[in-house]
Amino acid sequence: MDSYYPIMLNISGKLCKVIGGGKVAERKVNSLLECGGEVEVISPILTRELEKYAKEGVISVKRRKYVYGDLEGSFLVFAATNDEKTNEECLRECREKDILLNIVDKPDKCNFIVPSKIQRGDLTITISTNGKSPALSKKIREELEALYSEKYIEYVNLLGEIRKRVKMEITDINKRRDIMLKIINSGIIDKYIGGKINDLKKELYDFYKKLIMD
Ligand SMILES: C[C@@]1(CC(=O)O)c2cc3[nH]c(cc4nc(cc5[nH]c(cc(n2)[C@H]1CCC(=O)O)[C@@](C)(CC(=O)O)[C@@H]5CCC(=O)O)C(CC(=O)O)=C4CCC(=O)O)c(CCC(=O)O)c3CC(=O)O
Ligand SMILES: NC(=O)C1=CN([C@@H]2O[C@H](COP(=O)(O)OP(=O)(O)OC[C@H]3O[C@@H](n4cnc5c(N)ncnc54)[C@H](O)[C@@H]3O)[C@@H](O)[C@H]2O)C=CC1
Repeated sequence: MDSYYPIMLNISGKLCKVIGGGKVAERKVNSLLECGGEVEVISPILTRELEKYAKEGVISVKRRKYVYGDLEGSFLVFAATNDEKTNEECLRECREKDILLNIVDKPDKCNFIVPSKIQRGDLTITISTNGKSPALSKKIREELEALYSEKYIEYVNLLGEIRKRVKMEITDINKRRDIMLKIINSGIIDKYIGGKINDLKKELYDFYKKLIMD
């Protein structure tokens, strides 16, 4: 099979349906809520956490088995039941209606799969093995989580600010690229993480000012 094409999807306010209410469905629901999806779960039984979401009105629920037609109007769907036949029926409906579908037990039939994810503010790091080993994706996520700490939230915000300024102040695109690379390779973030400097913003801006004076 060809490799999956990785993209970042905007699901904010979009109707996302999850068929099944078990542990795997719960994980997928959480990932949808984190990104602002409007979630509906269709399942006779729900996990405790999904029950809580339903009670709080965080998700809507149809407390019954899937029937053809349930997926109408969905932006994307997770078929996350433990019943192969139901998951196959979801596949048929999604194919007919051109809806994005992930089937949790049939990677080769999905038109998208979910990677492991690290979120640090605007920094997103995702890992996938094309479905070969989700456990490896998880292990690599845990390793990278230690490397890219919460401090990257502030760092990426500051880089965004500085980049805006560079775009305004420097007209030559090659010079702009050179400046951004020098900032990123300056070692400032490592010093900040190592506790050798306290004011990340000041260090980055001072470094930038020095660069444009040279
Ligand atoms: C294809 C894919 C479809 C999809 O779900 O999108 C898929 C499929 C399957 N996973 C299975 C099992 C496990 N999945 C996990 C965990 C995760 N699975 C996730 C994604 C994906 N899983 C997609 C490919 C991702 C990639 O490309 O690497 C993660 C990354 C994201 C998420 O789910 O949100 C999340 C980790 C999140 C994190 O913590 O970072 C664990 C580990 C654990 O539970 O501790 C196990 C048990 C150990 C193992 O089997 O590896 C089985 C059953 C196999 C069987 O029957 O034995 C199938 C079905 C099959 O393969 O047939
Ligand atoms: N993609 C992934 O990351 C993983 C996938 N899996 C696969 O995912 C499947 C589900 O795993 P779990 O969540 O642990 O199962 P589970 O047994 O905890 O939950 C199954 C859920 O499906 C619901 N369900 C069953 N028939 C239904 C129907 N006709 N309509 C609507 N809902 C229905 C049940 O009410 C229950 O809530 C497993 O069969 C396994 O093959 C397992 C681990 C990880």
